[in-house]
Amino acid sequence: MAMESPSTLRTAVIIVAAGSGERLGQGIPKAQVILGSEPMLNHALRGVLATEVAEQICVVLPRGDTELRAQLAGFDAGTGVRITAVDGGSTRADSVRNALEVLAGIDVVLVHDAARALAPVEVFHRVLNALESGAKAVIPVIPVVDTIKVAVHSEEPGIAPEQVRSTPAREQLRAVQTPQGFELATLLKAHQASAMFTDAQAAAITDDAMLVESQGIPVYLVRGSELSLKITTPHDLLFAEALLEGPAAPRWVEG
Ligand SMILES: Nc1ccn([C@@H]2O[C@H](COP(=O)(O)OP(=O)(O)OP(=O)(O)O)[C@@H](O)[C@H]2O)c(=O)n1
Ligand SMILES: C[C@](O)(CO)[C@H](O)COP(=O)(O)O
Repeated sequence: MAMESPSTLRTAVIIVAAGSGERLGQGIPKAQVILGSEPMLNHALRGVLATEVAEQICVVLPRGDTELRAQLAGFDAGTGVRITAVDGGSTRADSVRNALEVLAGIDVVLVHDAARALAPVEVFHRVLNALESGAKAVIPVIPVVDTIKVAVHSEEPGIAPEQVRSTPAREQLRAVQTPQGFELATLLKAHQASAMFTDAQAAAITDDAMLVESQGIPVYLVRGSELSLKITTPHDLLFAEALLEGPAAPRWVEG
């Protein structure tokens, strides 16, 4: 297949797959959960390989996991892509850091959630194109369709546990997805700086872009996709199963 996003940038993709999947409630690491007929991680890996942009893929797995590690063997056959695995950390940011430590000889890195197993190839290309245009940090987003409220503890818990503090202007809000793309040096520096964070500051970090933002570096937004849902709850899994079987199935899924 011809590459749709020719890039001169040497690119690595980190797939973070070390989460425990508490909210999915299957009692096994989320990346092992079966979607369609195979583990979620396999879909995420196929998606990344279909982009044809990565020369290295580093998969972050639950510490001590042997099942997923065994699955990785054979994925790189004939692709020319080097696939490695590292152990995850206790937070998503720790997991990303573990992968950053083993990357070498590349210009840019795309950090992708295994939980966004159905992210379309085009989204990866949009992120990489913006990096190619000179951005040091790029994230895919979609507009927010719901009205969002900031909630605080209720003054009358007998009525309801929470009440509204404020309503942010919706036109300015975006829902953030992965892959998030960065110049490698920029992301490394941002993660190194976060070593100085307090526990509370570290706990508030939910994506890599936040670390880069805290360095005062512009983070650019490109269009994401409604198909890139983060499979988090049992309902999300049902939606993802339906997507796999329908006309919007990712192009690497054989119909
Ligand atoms: N210590 C962690 C925590 C999360 N992740 C990864 O980060 C992505 C987003 O996390 P999330 O969807 O919240 O996954 P879980 O942490 O598994 O979910 P839960 O909070 O329900 O346990 C997932 O691909 C997950 O595997 C990771 O690699 N290491
Ligand atoms: C990175 C992310 O997917 C962007 O929306 C999200 O922040 C991950 O959050 P989680 O708390 O690890 O689910």
